[in-house]
Parts: sequence; C-alpha cells; structure tokens
Amino acid sequence: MFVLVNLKTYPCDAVSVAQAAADVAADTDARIAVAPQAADLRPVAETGVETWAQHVSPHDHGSHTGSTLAATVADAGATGTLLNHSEHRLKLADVDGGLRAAEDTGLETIVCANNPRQIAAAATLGPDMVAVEPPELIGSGTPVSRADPDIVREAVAAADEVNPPVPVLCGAGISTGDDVEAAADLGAEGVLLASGVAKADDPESVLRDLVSSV
Ligand SMILES: O=C[C@H](O)COP(=O)(O)O
Repeated sequence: MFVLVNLKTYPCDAVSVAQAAADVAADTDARIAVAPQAADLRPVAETGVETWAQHVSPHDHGSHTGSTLAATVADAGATGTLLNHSEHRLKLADVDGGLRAAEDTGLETIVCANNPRQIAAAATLGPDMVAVEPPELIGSGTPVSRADPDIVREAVAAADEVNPPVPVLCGAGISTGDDVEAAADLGAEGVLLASGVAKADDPESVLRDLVSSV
C-alpha cells in the first residue's frame, strides 16, 4: 500500500512531518510520500522522504504568472504530483496538459476524482494512479473505506474497465492502520490522506499506525 500524506496548507511543520515519514518508511519498508506546499518541496525532499507536488500547471516556461511548472517541482526534488485534487479542480484540458507536462519531466502522477464515473475518465487519460475521494468526507475524520466502501469498490472496477494497470488510491478521513487495511480489502492500492497526520500532535505515531498493516 502506498501512503501519500498531503499537507495541503495546514499549519504544520512540513520538514518535521517529512522527517517522521522518512524515518517510518526506513524502519518499515512501507512506501510513504509527503506532498507539501510548493515552497516547501526542497527542504522536504532534503529529508530523504519521497516527495510529491500538490499540483503542476500544464504550461512550460514563459508568461504564466502564478503557475507551478513540472520542471521546477522536479528540480526541487519532487518525484510525483497530484492533479485535480478536490480542492484544486481543473478543466479536463488542464488535467491532460498537466499529465503530459509531468510525464515529460519524469514525474509520477495521480489524478484525483470525486466518484467512480470521474475515476473512469481520469484513468482514460493514462496517469500512473488515480485517487477517489468523496468531497463530503474530506477532513471529516470518517474514513471513506468504512463510511462508503462501495465508492472504493466501484472506483476500482471503473478504473479496471478502462485502463487495467492503473492502481486506485482512496482518500478522505483515513487516519489509522485499520482504515488502511479496510481500503486494501476493497481493492485500493494506496491511501491519500491529510488531516489525520497534518493535524496530529504526534505525526510519527500516526504514521507508524497507518503502515502497521501494510
Ligand atoms: O488529499 C487528501 C485528502 O483530501 C484527504 O484529506 P483528509 O485525510 O483530511 O480527509
């Protein structure tokens, strides 16, 4: 199971969470990655943790104020990027363009989607992975793998129908090892989570519990 911790814009110490994730990954052989804000990519990557961007733009160098280029995040140490997170929705053309920009730079990609229909559309674009997250459960503390298991099962089936090699992650409310185990039982190959780690008093102990069943 792949555990991807999206720090969003939570007021946590990104480097400290990254160091905890690097330590837990080294101790357990679990695959754990951290996605900080763009400005924190380099110091997070310097901890040695697998580092992902939260978003990249479809553009190349030029007159694109406010954009985050795939080449720039890769240069800062990112090895993958999220696209189309529920909190950063994109036009279809920009999901496709972001994917192509990431691929050209050698970044791994996850396209996020709200439901199985969108997962099918996302998988058709050929990302490395897709992630299903019901928006109403994001940040709720109620894990999707228990609150809405059918959405995970149906997302796995939808991705399998259009692009069988593409792994499906699930996210929203995941915060314990039991939640991760439940996600795996539903066919997910990873979890995308945020508040359970970013808002924790002791992120390292949460991370150790998360990967305890992996
Ligand atoms: O990117 C992460 C997801 O939006 C899940 O967030 P959450 O773990 O706070 O529910």
